[in-house]
Amino acid sequence: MPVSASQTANADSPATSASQSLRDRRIASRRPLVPPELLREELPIDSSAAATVVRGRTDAAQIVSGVDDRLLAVVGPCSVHDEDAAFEYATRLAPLAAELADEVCVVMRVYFEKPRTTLGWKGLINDPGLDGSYRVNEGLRTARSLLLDIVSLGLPVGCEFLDPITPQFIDDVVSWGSIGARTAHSQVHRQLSSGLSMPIGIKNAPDGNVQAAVDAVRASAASHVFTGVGDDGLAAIFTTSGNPDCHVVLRGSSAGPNYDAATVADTARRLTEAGHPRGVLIDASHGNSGKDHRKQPVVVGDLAARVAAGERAIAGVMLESFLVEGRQDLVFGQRQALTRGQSITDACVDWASTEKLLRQLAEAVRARKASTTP
Ligand SMILES: O=C[C@H](O)[C@H](O)COP(=O)(O)O
Ligand SMILES: C=C(OP(=O)(O)O)C(=O)O
Repeated sequence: MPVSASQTANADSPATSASQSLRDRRIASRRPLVPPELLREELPIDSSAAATVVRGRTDAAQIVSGVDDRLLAVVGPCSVHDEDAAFEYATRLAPLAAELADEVCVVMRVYFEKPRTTLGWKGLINDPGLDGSYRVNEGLRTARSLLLDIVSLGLPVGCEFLDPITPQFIDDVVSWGSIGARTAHSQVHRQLSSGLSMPIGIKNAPDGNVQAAVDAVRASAASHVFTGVGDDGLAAIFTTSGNPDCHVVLRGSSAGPNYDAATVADTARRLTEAGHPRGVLIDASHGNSGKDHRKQPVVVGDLAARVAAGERAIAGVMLESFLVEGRQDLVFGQRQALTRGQSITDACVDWASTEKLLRQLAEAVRARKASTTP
């Protein structure tokens, strides 16, 4: 009897069993992922929170393009590992952000995904239990819920996007995004930025290569076609229209800082020549402080003096800041031993310093405005 094409593809066919024995040789397990649409339905964004998201996006885009002469400040913990402590931080930051709003647009850094140099805890979405239990659906739910709570305070939030599927679960709540140093060269992340709905800050590469970030801004501004996961959780082919609001974040490198006036001006020139917004953000942490949180105030002090003196290409600052200064090591499975409000990834300045540094930046903007007001 003749055999139809569908019959030849059945599970018992020699071709299928050959394929099965060749595939998934290194997949240890597979679990279902909640569809993005379902999570958004379970944890919806209301109209007042949506207005905060839009305000943050518009402000960030206008500051980076120079239409708005304030500074953008992306401020918060290196990573969120305890949502209650992160929310307490947000309750302190929100009134300060409102008070300084004429000079500084404050966006809270709420990072759930950590790119690791080698190995380590990869963030709250990947492992919300901090114990290697990898309850990813719970991580996504906790992340979305925290973002909604923070935005409901009237405070816009910023996240790093690392996994290309994760944005589907949270991007409607995010006003500013980042592509990190380790992924600035990555085509996958440039494609992702081209379709994201908010301004994206792209870091210079870990070795200090700024052109990698400038190239990423250029690639992200273009349209791309690529595969991803849709609202229903099914794979799909996406065509993006390109993101005109991407910009460079200078974060220093293993060779030292790169927030000096010459590097900022050179980066702004490269961006302008390529037809992109010229505003540059400076990350006061990472390579610019040698990961020593006590040096972040030195970076901010230098930037504030330059802003006050009229330097225009500095569009904003990133601070790694939490309730308690410094950092601590996480021992997997022993979260109860952690000091509340202290980072388990990179070291942060504490709340008192954060408040001082934001006021210093606001003062610098007031001086810059005064010197340019006719
Ligand atoms: O911002 C956080 C860290 O610098 C980044 O995730 C790399 O961390 P690691 O070098 O400790 O892995
Ligand atoms: C990982 C980060 O920074 P970078 O990509 O600059 O190392 C970060 O800002 O959390």
